[in-house]
Amino acid sequence: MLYFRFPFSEKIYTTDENSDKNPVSFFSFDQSEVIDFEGDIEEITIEDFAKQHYNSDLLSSNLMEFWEEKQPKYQEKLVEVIDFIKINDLSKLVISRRKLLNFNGSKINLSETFLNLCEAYPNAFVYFFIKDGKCWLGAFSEVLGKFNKKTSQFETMSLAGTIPVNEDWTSKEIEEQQPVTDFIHDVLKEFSEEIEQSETYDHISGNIKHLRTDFKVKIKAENLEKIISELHPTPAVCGIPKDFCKNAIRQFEKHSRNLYAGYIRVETEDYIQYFVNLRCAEFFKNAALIYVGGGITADSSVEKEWNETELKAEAILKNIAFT
Ligand SMILES: C=C(O[C@@H]1C=C(C(=O)O)C=C[C@H]1O)C(=O)O
Repeated sequence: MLYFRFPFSEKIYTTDENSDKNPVSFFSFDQSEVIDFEGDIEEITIEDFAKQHYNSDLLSSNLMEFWEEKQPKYQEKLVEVIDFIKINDLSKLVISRRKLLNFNGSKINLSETFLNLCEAYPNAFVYFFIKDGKCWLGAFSEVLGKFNKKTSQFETMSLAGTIPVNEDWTSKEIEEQQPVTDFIHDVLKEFSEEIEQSETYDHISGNIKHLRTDFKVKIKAENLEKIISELHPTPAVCGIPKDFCKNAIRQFEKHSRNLYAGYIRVETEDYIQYFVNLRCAEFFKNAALIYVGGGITADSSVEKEWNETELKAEAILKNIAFT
């Protein structure tokens, strides 16, 4: 089963599993895994949703012998990553880790956690699914693509750079977001002669903010999936050159990213939307793994990068409802 809520909406939707249509699909970061949800999208009232009482003890698998990357080890690795960035003259490389939340014998109310996330992040795409023994929840507002089927308008955004909401931008964040903007612009110009690009502005997400630039273009419907496959993974979650950075990520991260930093495709009557799957966690019977990362540059401070991942983990952690 799957439940989700669109940005700036109050409505919760599910898929009825009554046909072989796939209106919602989750793509893993490396695109080796796709999880499809079948049927038609239908609305469910908050009351009906809340009655379902999904708790973590319903989940079938336990997380076994998990080795968590703690602050000293993570920072040591980031020192190596910064050297690698300098040697290879990269503008940025996005590195992630998994933060462990051990339930210590308690249970999590997953339904309430989903509702808490909906309330805390009105601008986010929020989801919760349990399928084939897997359970994921996530809430974030980064859009990889929004295609209007009637007008063929395609929108996307460059979102990167992270600081606490009450701090001021430095050149580090500005230089971290610019390659994302340039990359997106370069991809879009292959598909459209006219690119509408906004000013760069603040995008607030809970306790932190990011730099954001919006893009609008007219495209041919038949190019949509090609554009998405060229955009993903953008340097907001990977780096450039794309394939070189994907390999570097595989080398530095000892875990699989699974669905983290992948994307979610949602098709409705009027739109096909693609949401970047960040601020997300995989839930087990006894624990959860929260996936968090950040763009590393030659100017990164390893301690600040650690703190950034801690702040990003808070997005999920502070909305978890214990029973
Ligand atoms: C990689 C993540 O977030 C992405 C990376 C950001 C950054 O490096 O500053 C900011 C927003 C997201 O595009 C994450 O949340 O794990």
